[in-house]
Amino acid sequence: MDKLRITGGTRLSGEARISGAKNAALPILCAALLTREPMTFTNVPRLQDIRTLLALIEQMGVSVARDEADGTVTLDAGALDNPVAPYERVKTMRASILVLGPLVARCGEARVSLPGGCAIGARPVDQHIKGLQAMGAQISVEHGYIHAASPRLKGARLFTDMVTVTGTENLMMAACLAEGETVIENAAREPEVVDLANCLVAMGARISGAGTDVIRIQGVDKLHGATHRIMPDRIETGTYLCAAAAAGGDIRLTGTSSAYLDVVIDKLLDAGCEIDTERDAIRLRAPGRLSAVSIRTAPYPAFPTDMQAQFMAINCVAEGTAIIRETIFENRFMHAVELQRLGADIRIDGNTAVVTGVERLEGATVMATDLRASAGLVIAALVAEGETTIERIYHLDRGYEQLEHKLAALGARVERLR
Ligand SMILES: CC(=O)N[C@H]1[C@@H](OP(=O)(O)OP(=O)(O)OC[C@H]2O[C@@H](n3ccc(=O)[nH]c3=O)[C@H](O)[C@@H]2O)O[C@H](CO)[C@@H](O)[C@@H]1O
Ligand SMILES: C=C(OP(=O)(O)O)C(=O)O
Repeated sequence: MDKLRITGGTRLSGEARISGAKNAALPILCAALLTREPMTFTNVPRLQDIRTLLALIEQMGVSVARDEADGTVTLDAGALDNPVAPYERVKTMRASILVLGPLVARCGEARVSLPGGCAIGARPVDQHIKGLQAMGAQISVEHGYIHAASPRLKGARLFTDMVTVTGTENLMMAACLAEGETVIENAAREPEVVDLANCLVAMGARISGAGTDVIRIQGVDKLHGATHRIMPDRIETGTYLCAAAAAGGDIRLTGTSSAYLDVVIDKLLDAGCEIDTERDAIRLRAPGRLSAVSIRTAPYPAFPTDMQAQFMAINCVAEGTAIIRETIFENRFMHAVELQRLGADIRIDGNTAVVTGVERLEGATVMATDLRASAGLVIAALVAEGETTIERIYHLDRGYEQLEHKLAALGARVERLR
């Protein structure tokens, strides 16, 4: 299993290019299942999660062509004949559930393994199922598989119990081919939902309200092929901003935008960073020492849970005490124990962490427990004195394209041990 060895204490400087967003690319690639015509996607990140999803849909009978060098993927679901997502593939990636809506809408049936619980929480998919049932799908869950069938879904008024990102995406995709109008209330407003809606509209879908909490979809008989460019990854962007904030330095991130990062940038300004935004680049200059910043995670446009671990890391070395509240996932503090191994002062009480900044962290061996927890450990390792070895970095490979190369280009001392 690969590990990452980081020698801390180097300031970061220079430029790094941000990749396409994992959490936009995953649903958008699934949208290709909704049409018989070829779809072309650009700016698709080279990530393990993307490879997993492409392998999953390829075994359904979809033809997959990929140019890893330029990030283009062409999918042709004209011959899709196996609307099944087997456990072996779903278990490594929860976002596989995003094939459910498109498959039942286009094929009239689907058999999709229930994604298991994962490190950050139980993450059930009851809202996805409830929404499809309200649209007329017959659904049973047997032997760990969701069986869904419906000759044609019917538009309906849907209301999810909580804001769910992939739930909104699944139901929005299904509704595109349903008969009549679907209204999704309490919809997720995440920018990735909007990017998906833009792709669906380019395919001929009739959607309004994406980006608000009420999305209306007028079903159409069929969708056609289109080309879509995946939006930049706002979480990858935020992660590099945090890395430079913590390690010190002056970096410029290109191929990205501050448009969806208001709350993250606001917190970094509060922490004492200087930030300049351009149309498609962001520059950050770190202060001598960061000030502690408290955060509370909540659905967009509030502070993203996918940036919580990175902010815990920067608070570990900031001046003062920060309160971190995690309101989305019930078990998303596993990085705290690992950060303590580096010398951090963190107290956990339920969904609240109290982080008091220390003057210095010290390198140690730590274990990555999930994707963003790993990112938090990388940030702490960049600051820690001496060497830190991060084990189980397959979590990082799920969501960060060429992490060690991008960090090395910014001057970090980092190497992958195979
Ligand atoms: C591929 C992708 O886009 N992943 C993101 C997506 O995950 P994902 O879409 O899985 O997360 P959700 O927005 O669905 O989860 C929000 C909360 O709702 C709960 N819930 C959700 C659905 C459901 O049917 N029942 C239920 O109880 C979840 O357990 C969680 O507590 O949004 C999360 C919250 O911003 C991010 O951390 C993930 O990076
Ligand atoms: C939790 C995440 O991803 P996923 O929903 O794919 O597990 C994430 O991107 O931080």
